[in-house]
Amino acid sequence: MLVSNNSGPRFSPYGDEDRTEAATGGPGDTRWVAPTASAPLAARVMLPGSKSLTNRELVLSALADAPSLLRRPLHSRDSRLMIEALRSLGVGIEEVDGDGMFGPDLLVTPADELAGSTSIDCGLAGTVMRFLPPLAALALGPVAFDGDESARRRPMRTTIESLRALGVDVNDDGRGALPFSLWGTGSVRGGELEIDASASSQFVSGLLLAAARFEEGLVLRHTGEHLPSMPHIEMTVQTLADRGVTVDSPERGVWVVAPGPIAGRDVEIEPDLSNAAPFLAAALVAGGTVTIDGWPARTTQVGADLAHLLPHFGGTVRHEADGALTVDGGEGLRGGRAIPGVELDLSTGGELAPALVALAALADGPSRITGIGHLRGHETDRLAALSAEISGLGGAITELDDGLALEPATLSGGPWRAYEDHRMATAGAIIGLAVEGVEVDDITTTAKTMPEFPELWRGMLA
Ligand SMILES: O=C(O)C1=C[C@@H](OP(=O)(O)O)[C@@H](O)[C@H](O)C1
Ligand SMILES: C=C(OP(=O)(O)O)C(=O)O
Repeated sequence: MLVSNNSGPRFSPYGDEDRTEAATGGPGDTRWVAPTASAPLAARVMLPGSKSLTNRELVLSALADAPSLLRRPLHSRDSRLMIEALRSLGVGIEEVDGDGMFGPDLLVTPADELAGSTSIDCGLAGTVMRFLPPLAALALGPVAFDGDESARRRPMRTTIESLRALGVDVNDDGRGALPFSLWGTGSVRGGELEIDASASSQFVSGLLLAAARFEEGLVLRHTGEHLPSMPHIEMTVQTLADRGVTVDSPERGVWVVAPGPIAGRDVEIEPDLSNAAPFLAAALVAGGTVTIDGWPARTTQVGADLAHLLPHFGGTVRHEADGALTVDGGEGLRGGRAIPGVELDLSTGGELAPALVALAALADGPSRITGIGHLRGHETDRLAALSAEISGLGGAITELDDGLALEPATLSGGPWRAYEDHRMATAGAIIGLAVEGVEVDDITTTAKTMPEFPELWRGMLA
C-alpha cells in the first residue's frame, strides 16, 4: 500500500506484515534499520527519568548539607558520567533498591570537603561540562575537564571566562572549549558577574546551582543577545527553591542567589518528557494512540510543551484521569491523514527540535522552525545534521540563520547518520516509521539519555 495524498509527499510502501528492526550485522554492529509501522498504534509507554532533573538533583545533593535520596533517577550515559565525576570529587553515591523499573535509586552523601586532584570525563554531556566546573571550583586542588572528541567542539568559553571573573585559576588553550583545568582553593568568593549565555542556558544553570555555596552568593546578569531554553533555567531555579535556596530574578536575564545552605532532599525524578517526543510523534505518523504514563500535572520540563506543540502537527492531545498523556494521530499517514506544515519558534525548547523537524519532513505543507541557532553547538551541529540526513532521503530542507525551512517532498529509504547524537537517532526512527529502509548508523547513541530506546520503540510497535 502506498501512503499518498494529492498535495503532499508520497512515502515508500508500508509492509503488510509487522517489521521489526534488525541489527544489520553481528555483535558490535551499531546499525539499526528503523521499523516501519504497519498499523495504527495503541501503545502505552513508561519512560525513564529526566536527564535534566537527575543531573541537577545529583549536583545539588552533592552540594547539600545532608544526604539526599533520588528516587527513579535516570540511568544513562549522561547520568553515569555525572555520578562518576561527583564520586571522584569525594561525594558518596550509593545505589539502593527502588521501585523504579529502570534501575536503582541513588543515595547521595555530600563530602565534608570536595576533593580536587582528579580528572573529569564529561563525555558529550552538556550538563556535566557546564554544571560541574563551578562546583569543582569549590574543591581543594586541581580538576581537569575533558570529554569526547565531539565534546571539544561544544561552546565552553562562557564557563571558562565566568570562573576566571570569579577569581578561579583556569588553564585552557584559548579555544573556549574542552579540555581545560581549574585549581580549586576550597572556596569561591562570588559577587557580581556578567555573562553571555546566548550559546547555552546551561552556563546560567551551572553557576546558579553552585552559587549559594559561594561566600557572597551571586548576582548574575546575562548580557547577550539571545537567551535560549528559559524553561531549563526555570527548572534550575525551582530545584534550588525545593532545597531552600531562593533565587530572585528582579528582571529578565538577572538572577540573585543569596549565600546559604542547600538542603538534602528525598525527591522522585519525573519521567523525561523531552524523550517522550519521538514516541508521541509516532502517533502522528503511524496513526492511533500513544500514551505516556506518569505525565506530571505540574512540571518545569519543557517537554510538557509537546501537549500544545503536537496539535500543530494534527495530533489530538488528552490528559487521562490516571495522570497519563495521550496523543491521538487518527488514521495516521497510512490511513490518509496528512501532517500539516508548521511555523514554530522553538527558542525555549530546542531539545524538542529534532523530533519536530522529523515530523515536518513528513508534512504535506511547508514548515519553518526557528529560534534554534544555538543547536549548532549541541551534541553535533543539529541544523547541519538534520539538513544533511533529510536531504539524503530526498527531503527538501534549507538551513536558515536560526533554524530550518522544509518543503514537502517524497522521501525514500537510505542511510541516516546519528552523529553521536541521541536525538538524531530518534529523529531517524520517526521518519523510518513511514519510510521503509531508513538505516540509523549508530542506535547506541540513544544511551546518552535513554539506553532502553530500541526496546521501548519495539514495544510501542508490538
Ligand atoms: O539544562 C539542561 O538540562 C539543558 C538545557 C538545554 O541546553 P541549551 O540551552 O544548551 O539548549 C537543553 O537543550 C539540554 O538538553 C538540557
Ligand atoms: C542538548 C542536549 O544535551 P546536553 O545536555 O548534552 O546539552 C539534548 O539532550 O538535546
